[in-house]
Amino acid sequence: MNMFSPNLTPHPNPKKPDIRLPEGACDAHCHVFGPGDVFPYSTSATYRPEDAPKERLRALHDHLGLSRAVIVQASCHGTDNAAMVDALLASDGKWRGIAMVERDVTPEALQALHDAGVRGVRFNFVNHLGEGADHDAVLEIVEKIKPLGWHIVVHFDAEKLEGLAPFLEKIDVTMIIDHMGRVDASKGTDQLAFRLLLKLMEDKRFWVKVSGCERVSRAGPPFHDAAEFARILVERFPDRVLWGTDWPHPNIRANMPDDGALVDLLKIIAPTEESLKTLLVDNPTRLYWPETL
Ligand SMILES: O=C(O)/C=C(\C=C(/O)C(=O)O)C(=O)O
Repeated sequence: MNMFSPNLTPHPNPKKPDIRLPEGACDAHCHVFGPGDVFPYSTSATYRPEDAPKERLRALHDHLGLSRAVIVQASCHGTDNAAMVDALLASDGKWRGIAMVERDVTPEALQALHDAGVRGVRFNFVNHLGEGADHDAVLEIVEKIKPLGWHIVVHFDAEKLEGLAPFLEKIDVTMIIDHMGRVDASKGTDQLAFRLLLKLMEDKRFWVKVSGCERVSRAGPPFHDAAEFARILVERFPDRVLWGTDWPHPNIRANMPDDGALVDLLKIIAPTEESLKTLLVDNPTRLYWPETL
């Protein structure tokens, strides 16, 4: 990946969603990037995004009707979580975080991240983001985060799932799969990767994010081909799904989504008031704000 290949700019003027989201609705997968002069990007990153600071994310959420969020560390900042932590500290507890950490991360550093609002660690196994996480390192980090009650988030290319599943099944913490396992919508819901995902989801350690319709779709906007995969996952596993905008949509090379239109897809993905509240409010609360239950 040419790190200077132009990423598309996030949609400058997203529509107001057609639907009013339930109180406490959470964007469970989004990012803050930079500003780069305050929070430098990783020199080993495979891409260099434009700045997407916490203030812009806050304004987007106000526009969409989202009041909580999970800020996911992205590889462009590597394991320097400072921009994400800065956003959490400015959120009055309304934002939680998922960090990326080194194998030798100390208990003290993890505790400091926890105190800031971090509740898990992310591992990338996506070709265009560089070398996949070392399995031994993952297992070492899992042992370190257990005392904090954290979970892990795994982000992988669909074709990797068959080889990755046996490794993941050895891990005894909650695991959240990003972007529906990045399946290719054009291969249909009977494709191997989606069947493997459904099978993995039978194990209650696994959750899945029904985010990334713009990444899963091959038909393009309004991404209804991808929304069908999300609808199936919500229908089958209503208590172990999360949704997010994935703003500012790094590495989207075409069809940058209108985030308001992504919210509108929830009419397909979670068509009842109950399923929408479970997806956007109850499930995020159980994972990220259990102290409020
Ligand atoms: O933001 C996402 O979830 C997707 C991408 C980027 C990352 O996950 C990252 O930089 O860590 C991608 O598909 O390039």
